[in-house]
Parts: sequence; C-alpha cells; structure tokens
Amino acid sequence: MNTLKSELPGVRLADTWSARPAAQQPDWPDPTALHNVTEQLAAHPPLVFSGECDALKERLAAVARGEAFLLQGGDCAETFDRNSADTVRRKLNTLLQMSAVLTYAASMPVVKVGRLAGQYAKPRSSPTETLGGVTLPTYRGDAVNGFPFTAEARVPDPERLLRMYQASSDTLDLVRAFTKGGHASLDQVHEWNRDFIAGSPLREKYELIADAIDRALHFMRATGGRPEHFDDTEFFVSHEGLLLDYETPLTRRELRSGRQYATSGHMLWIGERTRQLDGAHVEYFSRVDNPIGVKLGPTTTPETALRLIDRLDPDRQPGRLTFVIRMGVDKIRDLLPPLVERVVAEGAPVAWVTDPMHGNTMGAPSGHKTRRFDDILGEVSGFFEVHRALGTHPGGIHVELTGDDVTECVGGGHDLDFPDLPERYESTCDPRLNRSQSLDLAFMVAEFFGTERRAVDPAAALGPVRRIMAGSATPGTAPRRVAETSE
Ligand SMILES: O=C[C@H](O)[C@H](O)COP(=O)(O)O
Ligand SMILES: C=C(OP(=O)(O)O)C(=O)O
Ligand SMILES: [Mn+2]
Repeated sequence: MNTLKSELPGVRLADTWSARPAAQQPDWPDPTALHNVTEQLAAHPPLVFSGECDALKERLAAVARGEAFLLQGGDCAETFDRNSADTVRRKLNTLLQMSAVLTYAASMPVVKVGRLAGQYAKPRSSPTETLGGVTLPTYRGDAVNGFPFTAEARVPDPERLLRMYQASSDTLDLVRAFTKGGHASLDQVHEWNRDFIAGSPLREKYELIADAIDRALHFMRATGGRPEHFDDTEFFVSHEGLLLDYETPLTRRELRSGRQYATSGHMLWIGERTRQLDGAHVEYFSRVDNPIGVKLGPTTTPETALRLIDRLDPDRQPGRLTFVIRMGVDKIRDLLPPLVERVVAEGAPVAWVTDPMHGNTMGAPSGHKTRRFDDILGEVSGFFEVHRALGTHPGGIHVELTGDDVTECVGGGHDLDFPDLPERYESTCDPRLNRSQSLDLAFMVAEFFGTERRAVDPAAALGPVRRIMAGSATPGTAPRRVAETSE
C-alpha cells in the first residue's frame, strides 16, 4: 500500500487503489520521470476545495430527488493549445444559454457543470492506430501524448501531467472570473438566445419558447426578482478521473473533517471502459468524498449497477452518485427500464443523466468520426420517455459540445451534412455539437418538459426537425457505426 501526501502534517493517507489493475493507463517509459512529476503534483495546491464539492453534492441531491436538472457539457478532449480565454468564454456562454432555456422549460434549477478544466485524458478502443501502413500508439489526450501522427509525438510524457494541472488551473481561473465577475445577466443570456434564434431556420418554433421566457422575465422583474442573478451563477467543473498518476497526488484530506477529496475537479466520473468492480478506478472513487458519476453503456446489467452502488455509495447518500447512461438511440428504450427499476427497488438515491453522444458515434464517408443530431435528440427523447413511464426523474443531460462553429456532428437546425465535416473539424477525439447545434438541442429538449408523468411521443418531438431537415443524410446511405471495443 502506498501513502499519500496530506494537508495534515504527519497524517499519511492510505492509497488502496494502486495495487489493483487499472485499465487504460499510459505506458510511461521512464518511471523516474513519472515519480518526479507526481512528487511535484503532490506539492501543488488543490484546484478545487471541499466546500465547493459538498455544495455540488447538495445540488445533485436535488437532481436525485427530482427537484433540479443537470446540464453537464464541454469538449470530448480539451487540448493545451485550444484553451484560450475566448474558447472558454464561448463554451461557458453556450452552456449558460442552454441553461436559461432548460431552467424555464423544466421550471427547476439547472445545475451547471462543465466538462472542462481537467478533461485532458482519453480512454481508447484500441491501443494502436494504423495510417498508411504505419502503426503507432493511439493518442490518449494531451495529458499523455501528442495528437500528431508521429512516433515521437505518441510517446507518453509525464511532464504533460504538469501541463494538464497548469491548463486546468488557468481554465478554472477563467471560469471563476466569468461566472462570478458580472459577465452575463440573465437578460444578456436571453438576448444571445434571441440572436441565435434570429439566425436559425427553426426560428418560428423557438420563438414560442423565447417569448414565454420574455414574459417570465417581465413577471420576475415586476415581482422584485433579479434577472441579473446570472452575474453570480454557480458553475462547477468535471472530468473523467482516468489517470490515477494525476488524481492520486491531487487527492487531499480535508483538514476539518478528515474526509478525503479529489481536488482536481468538483465532480469526477468513471468511464465506461474503466468501471470494473475490482479495478483501481472503482476503488479510488470509493475513497474520495466528491460527487461522482459512472458511465453505463449497453452491456450494463442491473446486478452490475447495484454492485457499483454498493461499492461507491454504500451509505446511500443523495447527490453522491450519478449514473450517466450512454446506450445509443436504438437501445435506450429497452435497456434503461430494467436498470431504473432495480435501482429504484433498492431504494438507491442515484441521479439519472443521459449521455446521448457516446452510443451514437459513427464513421462518415470521409472517415471522420461523427454523430447525427437526430440520434442524439432521439436518445434524449428515449431517456425522457423511459423515466416518464416509470415515474422517475430524467435528471439531466451530459453532452460533448463547444461554443465554436465547428463541423463535427451532422444535422441540427442548419442541417450540416457529411461533405461539411472537413470544413472545420477540430476535435482530437469525439465529435462535438457546435454552438448552434447545442442550442438546438436545448430548445428541443425544452419541449420534452411539460409532459410530466406521461410518455413523450418521440415522433412528435422529432417531427419539426425531421421535416426541416428533410433531404439530409438518408437512411439508405447511413455509414456504419464505429464498433466499440474494449482494450
Ligand atoms: O470519448 C470517449 C472515448 O475516449 C472515445 O469515444 C474513444 O474513441 P475511439 O473509439 O476512437 O478510441
Ligand atoms: C470516454 C467517454 O465516454 P465513455 O466512457 O462513456 O465511453 C467520454 O465521456 O468522453
Ligand atoms: Mn468522448
């Protein structure tokens, strides 16, 4: 058993996870270089604080109780050279805009959590990648190796963990400044949404919601409310807790309570490829007090879900555990109900969230990884439908998005098509919704609310976009879905 640095002098923390098998870890070539880096990380200040993590846990407890909705989003993979102030601001603005629409539609608080300030490591389907007859290790995120397809770039370099810390710290500073520093009032955010609507082919449909929000803002002001409330909005950060060589030295004991926290982000989640019950990740997550998520893909059985709950939330603490469901549009309606039924029968207070991205990845004819907007919306629709039918709470959405006008997913109000993908494909891993597709999603998901406790009619929900996008990617020419395999 290794020991960890503690903020309490003389107190050594038990590392019970390093001895267990850890999937998807880099093959660092030089153990001494790695050791030097982890020692430095252990001496760095925490990026987030226990009180903030506890506050998020309380907000997520409200999600689990059906009293709040989670909006979690950001890049699949942040990169060191694309975390400029402008990029981060646009991402935040997009999330704030989505949140304004969803808050109105859900009539409940929206808990805002970025996939940012730490989303630098990627699990991969295959350890190698072959291009033009050359086989190299896969890119595993800027925290591990370089994206360029050269042997040199693909060598894992532990110094990158220090850059990840610095980049996360910089992003977090920006996030704190933007969300606490009078960056945007609710009126302002609503104005941005008005601008988006004005340029959208779906403007007539969206104006109904925007007009209703106008009236709500007037009512709010008339009754003494403060739409400038967004000046000081709560915003949290999250990432996949994949690299244990990064997370372990940033795990600290809270002085007052003696509780242990991952201090690299407010919320961390375990990915679909690293949720082995006996593995190092589940063990690590069981030892920190942060609110945590677990991705659940189509192979998840109800028994596995229950065993994960026993390992990760033995005290059945509301807000502690969020299940992020990523089944795929064709499977969600069949696979989610037995999971929800068993977990509810067990009395476990998990929050249920949909990730409609990772079960819907496919290859475009150009070779780009992409996702259809309709599939993404269709999976969210299925998620709502299942929860409405069971009387449980569809607690939120977890999406890969950016505030930039990239061309990575097809469909949406502007009807991007396969030939558009090369124009501005910037993701180093999975395809993200661009700004307007993200807002399309928010306005369309808004329609799923107000159908309290009855099944959503997915055909009706998809109808408008299907009609407007008629002529886009026809089923007969659908490219194959990228097979998901585990290492
Ligand atoms: O973001 C999730 C995974 O890291 C990603 O989907 C894996 O992609 P791959 O199948 O190309 O390895
Ligand atoms: C790796 C990811 O997803 P999953 O673990 O669900 O495949 C991700 O969220 O980028
Ligand atoms: Mn991804």
